[in-house]
Amino acid sequence: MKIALIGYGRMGKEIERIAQDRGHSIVSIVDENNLAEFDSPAFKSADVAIEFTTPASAMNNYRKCFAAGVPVVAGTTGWLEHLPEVKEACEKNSQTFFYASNYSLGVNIFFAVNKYLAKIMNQFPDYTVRMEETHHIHKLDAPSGTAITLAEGIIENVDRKSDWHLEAEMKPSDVAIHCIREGEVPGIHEVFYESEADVISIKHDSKNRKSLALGAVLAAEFTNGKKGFLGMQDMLNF
Ligand SMILES: NC(=O)C1=CN([C@@H]2O[C@H](COP(=O)(O)OP(=O)(O)OC[C@H]3O[C@@H](n4cnc5c(N)ncnc54)[C@H](OP(=O)(O)O)[C@@H]3O)[C@@H](O)[C@H]2O)C=CC1
Ligand SMILES: O=C(O)C1=N[C@H](C(=O)O)C[C@H](O)C1
Repeated sequence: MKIALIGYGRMGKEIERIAQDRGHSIVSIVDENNLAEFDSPAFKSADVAIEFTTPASAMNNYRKCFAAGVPVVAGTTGWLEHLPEVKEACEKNSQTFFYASNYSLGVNIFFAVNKYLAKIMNQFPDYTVRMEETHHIHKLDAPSGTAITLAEGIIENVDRKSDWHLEAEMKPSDVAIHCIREGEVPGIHEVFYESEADVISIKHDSKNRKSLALGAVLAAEFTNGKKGFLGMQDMLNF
């Protein structure tokens, strides 16, 4: 496939390596310093654009892709207030948009385990539930997109929880999320259920960004010939 990269930071560079290993060509790279690239014939010729930039710039980048008719695989987190606009572009203008808060296979298995555990814990109100996420110091958004997806999986299944909040702001009906920023940590997520008797916890710890980047390239391959709003549940068979 002909791939355009939007964002050439930690993820953009890892994706470039994996895409080339899988036989794809990187035909265009858009970064903060060369936004004119969006108007280039090379960008417009791409089969798909893979976007990992910043929460503040993501939506404008998606608008540029829609204008050029280039399908998008979106990895940036922290922009979800614009989701209705993206979904409308898919429904009304037949755009193609794939989003995952986390492209790693391991985390998507963890999402399924989280929902399964939440279904069980719904029967046991003596347990409180809280979450912790740790990332590198460069991360701009908090909580992480992955933590939000985990919280949504809990809220869907645990009747006594109706929303999530950062720890300092929480009500009893909220899932509390504690965010830690330290060093170069690629990403750790942990969910805790605690009663007077014990603590049950599940944890995912990313060793590096390879699985995240591979997932994004697999998603780009998956979008080929498809229209609409897509996600990991469409690509994975569980
Ligand atoms: N969904 C998932 O699986 C994952 C999501 N992420 C998310 O992806 C995003 C990027 O992460 P990461 O690669 O680590 O971040 P980096 O900071 O390493 O890279 C971001 C890149 O985007 C560039 N950029 C900034 N503004 C623009 C713009 N307006 N247009 C084009 N490019 C721009 C930056 O350029 P410059 O350096 O010049 O400012 C930089 O090269 C984050 O939101 C992160 O949370 C990360 C990992 C996995
Ligand atoms: O910023 C990161 O690095 C990551 N961001 C994603 C998120 O916000 O969940 C995915 C992963 O945890 C790495």
